[in-house]
Amino acid sequence: MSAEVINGKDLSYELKQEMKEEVNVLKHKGLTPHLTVIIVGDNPASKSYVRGKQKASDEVGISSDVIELPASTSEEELLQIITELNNDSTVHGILVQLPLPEHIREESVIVSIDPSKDVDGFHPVNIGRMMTGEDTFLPCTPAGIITMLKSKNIEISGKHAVVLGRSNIVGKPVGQLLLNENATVTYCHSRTNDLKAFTKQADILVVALGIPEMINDTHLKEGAVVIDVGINRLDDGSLTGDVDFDRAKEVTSYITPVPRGVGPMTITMLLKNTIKAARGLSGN
Ligand SMILES: Nc1nc(=O)c2c([nH]1)NC[C@@H]1CN(c3ccc(C(=O)N[C@@H](CCC(=O)O)C(=O)O)cc3)C=[N+]21
Repeated sequence: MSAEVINGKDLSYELKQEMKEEVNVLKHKGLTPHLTVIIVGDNPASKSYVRGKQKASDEVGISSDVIELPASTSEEELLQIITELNNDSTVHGILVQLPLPEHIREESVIVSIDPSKDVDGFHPVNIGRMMTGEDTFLPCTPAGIITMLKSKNIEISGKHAVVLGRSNIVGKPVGQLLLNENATVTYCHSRTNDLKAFTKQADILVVALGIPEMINDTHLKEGAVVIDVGINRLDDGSLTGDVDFDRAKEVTSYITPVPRGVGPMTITMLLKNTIKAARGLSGN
């Protein structure tokens, strides 16, 4: 079997064309969606992701600004800035780039964001709404994965979805969204015994482990759908996923590449959430 590649960059391009029109309609009503990104410290990878978010916002007509804070910023100072943004009706979406410096507690920052502006979908209120299947801001990477599957009309209902990884931002929520779509979901992680026994059963395998090219053809069932969430920078500067793409694609029916897979979809879902946030506030 030779796999069909699900290109997240091309799908993002299509979705952005649609969003551009939606934003235009809102602008004609006098509403320009606005995203504020906060970045603390100068992690080069974080800076490059934030540039990607700004560029994509520009492309669809969302206005954005970035608040750059020194690594020495205290938690109290950061929370004060978030409070001001919560109270600023011209700001529809607030995103605090992760990871944060060690001395700032991530959980206290996340809960300080007004859930109606939480375009990352990380606030416990929004996680709760996602679990009960209510309309809310879905976390961007998991929402991007579901959108990729749906774009190819891949059946989720009744399938065995195996999720490798249990982070709060990818593994746990993607399993929940797959469950909401009526998949049978298994979570595996670093303490799982006999990983292969599980991956071999997967109709849909989501790999979010953070280990370069850890998964290959020997882990897979013939015809499986493989979603690679890994973004690993190698010594030569190139990017690779958690899946050995060339080997895996020999047995899969669909597979996502790295780069140009899940990464661009994450940003596209952020734009979608920002438009939703702007609409929510104005009642449009
Ligand atoms: N509050 C918060 N929200 C996030 O959504 C968030 C975050 N913090 N911290 C870091 C991670 C990582 N992330 C990526 C987004 C896009 C690509 C992306 O577009 N990648 C391109 C390649 C980009 C390149 O060449 O470096 C691709 O895969 O094709 C990757 C990673 C969002 N994150």
